[in-house]
Amino acid sequence: MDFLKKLFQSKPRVQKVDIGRRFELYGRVGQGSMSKVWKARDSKLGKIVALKVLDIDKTNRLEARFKGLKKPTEGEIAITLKHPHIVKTFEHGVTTKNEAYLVMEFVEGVALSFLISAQNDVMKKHCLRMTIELGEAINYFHRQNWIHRDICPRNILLDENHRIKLIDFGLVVPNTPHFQAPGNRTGTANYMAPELIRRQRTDQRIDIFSYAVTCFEMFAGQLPWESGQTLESILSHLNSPPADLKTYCPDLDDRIVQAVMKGLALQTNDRWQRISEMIEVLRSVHQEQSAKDPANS
Ligand SMILES: Nc1ncnc2c1ncn2[C@@H]1O[C@H](COP(=O)(O)OP(=O)(O)OP(=O)(O)O)[C@@H](O)[C@H]1O
Repeated sequence: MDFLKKLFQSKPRVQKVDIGRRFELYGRVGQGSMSKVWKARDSKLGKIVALKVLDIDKTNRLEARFKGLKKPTEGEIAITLKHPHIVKTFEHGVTTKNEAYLVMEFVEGVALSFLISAQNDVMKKHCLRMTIELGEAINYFHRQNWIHRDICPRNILLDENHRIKLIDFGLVVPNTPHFQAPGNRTGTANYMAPELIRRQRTDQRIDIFSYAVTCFEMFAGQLPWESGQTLESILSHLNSPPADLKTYCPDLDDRIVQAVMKGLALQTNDRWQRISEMIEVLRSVHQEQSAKDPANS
């Protein structure tokens, strides 16, 4: 009887995928810290895809932090996400070498970090629209009750039409009390909210902070605080107020400046409480500007 119970309780067997047989690998497109990503032709789906194969040891170390909490895997989360500004995941599973893999739409374009350092015409012309698209992606994500925990320009791609695609769900956790409890610092140092660096309780407002740092950088080409090498140095300058966006961008609409600066509030209660409130401000300015100058949207 017990044997039968166990048999039916066990997870269904997963068909493991032989990467070499199924995919023609064209070349590595990115060196993530947790994975390898290739541009590849998928013989099963019959198209070009991005294939992400996760490092076993690093993934196990990360998942060990959440032992007993039933945290969904990156693949399980990614496959549920359906939004025009979030990269599409077609499939996830395990390779014959026991590595977790994701098959995604291939985004032909550049990372936002590249455009920020270039500060070229595309960036200047479409900056507001891009901040709104990114905000909408995060808003969707929050409505699905997740915390991303690594919003930063490295994890945002722009496709060939300069449309935002949010990638990388490796650090995502559910927005529930267990996962909000004080714990490890994860994410990208210069974009981390003070409460995360201080190992206090965290919630979706850490993504709002990281989003505001990203928006500041998109408009100004600079971070709101001096870039730090260590979390301790970042924490020490987080005790001082951020630079004023207006000083870098004197012509930027005041409502945008105020919206971004409120997202950077060091105290969670002074920050936007929901990302939808922040993007509403950006969207109304954008609508006004597009009505005046349709070419600049
Ligand atoms: N769908 C995609 N289309 C095109 N390029 C992609 C795609 N997904 C990822 N990449 C490229 O691969 C790089 C690494 O991807 P990703 O950030 O998901 O990996 P990671 O190991 O979790 O990285 P890290 O933890 O260092 O941020 C990206 O910076 C990007 O250049």
